[in-house]
Amino acid sequence: MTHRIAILGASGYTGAELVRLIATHPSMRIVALSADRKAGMSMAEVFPFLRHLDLPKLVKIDEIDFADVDLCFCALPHATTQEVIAVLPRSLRIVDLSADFRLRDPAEYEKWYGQPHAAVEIQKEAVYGLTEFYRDEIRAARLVAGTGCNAATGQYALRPLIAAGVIDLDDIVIDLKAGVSGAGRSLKENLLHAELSGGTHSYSAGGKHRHLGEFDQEFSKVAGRKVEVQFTPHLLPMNRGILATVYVKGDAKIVHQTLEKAYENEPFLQVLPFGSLPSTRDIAGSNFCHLGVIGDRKPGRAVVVAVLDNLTKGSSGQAIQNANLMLGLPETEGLMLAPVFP
Ligand SMILES: NC(=O)C1=CN([C@@H]2O[C@H](COP(=O)(O)OP(=O)(O)OC[C@H]3O[C@@H](n4cnc5c(N)ncnc54)[C@H](OP(=O)(O)O)[C@@H]3O)[C@@H](O)[C@H]2O)C=CC1
Ligand SMILES: CC(=O)N[C@@H](CCC(=O)OP(=O)(O)O)C(=O)O
Repeated sequence: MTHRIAILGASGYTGAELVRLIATHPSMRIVALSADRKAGMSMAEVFPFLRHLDLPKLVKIDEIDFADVDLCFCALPHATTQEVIAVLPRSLRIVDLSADFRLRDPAEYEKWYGQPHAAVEIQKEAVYGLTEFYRDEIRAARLVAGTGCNAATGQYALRPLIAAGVIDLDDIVIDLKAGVSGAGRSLKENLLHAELSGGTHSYSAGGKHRHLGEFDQEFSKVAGRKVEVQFTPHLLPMNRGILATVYVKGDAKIVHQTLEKAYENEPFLQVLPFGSLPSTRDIAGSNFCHLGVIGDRKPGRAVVVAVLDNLTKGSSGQAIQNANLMLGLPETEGLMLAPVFP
């Protein structure tokens, strides 16, 4: 059976990545694609790399007949998303990639996103989209809220360690490097080549990054008590990829064993041998997350490094993995693409 798919925000980076992946998915067929300023254009005009595909034209959202859609991916900016989803048919299955439905507590949403949530009732039914930890809920969900890409990377490194009680919960530092596609396609001054290439800088430092809302929510839930990590992201002059270096207090060998055990049956989460650390070069364009652990010269301290591609495992690949579960398909269907190397 082929499922009919709509993608809202198809002219953005995650929208294009959804199209790239779904184009070879055996059980999904794209029937509608939306854009805002680029409505009326073809995908080939917006993205020449997709010109070999026979795709519907980009239209405004209100031109889509959702009666002909089985599942909708929503790849729109924050805030816009909650307005759009509020007027879609209540029966439509949705995988949202934005931040609008990730935080359970509306007060936390307001704290991190600076405005009250406008669709609190819908937020209540959303399931957090970190697939490996929410499978059963995702299978039964109508609305799945994809995670932040930085938030996914940090959680893959830490969730099993917090759950197993093998690290000090009050001494966790996430130092993260992110590629520029994570910021989306719209023009921003600090993303101009002249201001980005040849250098790197931190942003949202000092406990201000919005993904701390997700870390707080999820880590505290796993630990059964409040957990607050230190987190500083940095923007790197690369297109895709995230690398998180996570500093923890705990026995490095036990940390490694705990991750290996937790992920031994996870097709997309690959734990490297003890002492090997991963590179963003090995996961580009794929739905894999690689993790490595090494000890420190200071006894009792360990370093965990996690890498993933923000546009695949960090957003669009994760979204398809979740959609597969919602549609009763094999979880890995359409997603076992090898990374692009070099
Ligand atoms: N980039 C990433 O790595 C990740 C992104 N996300 C989230 O996914 C969502 C999409 O991100 P990304 O693809 O990077 O964003 P882009 O900025 O690249 O694309 C945004 C898309 O939304 C459309 N759009 C913008 N404003 C409106 C509007 N008012 N009404 C209807 N459509 C609109 C744009 O259309 P047009 O081009 O015509 O203006 C475009 O198709 C965001 O919420 C983002 O935070 C989540 C995880 C990772
Ligand atoms: C490089 C960069 O700017 N990355 C974005 C994260 C992208 C992401 O995960 O998206 P959401 O905005 O949906 O949370 C950031 O750090 O804000």
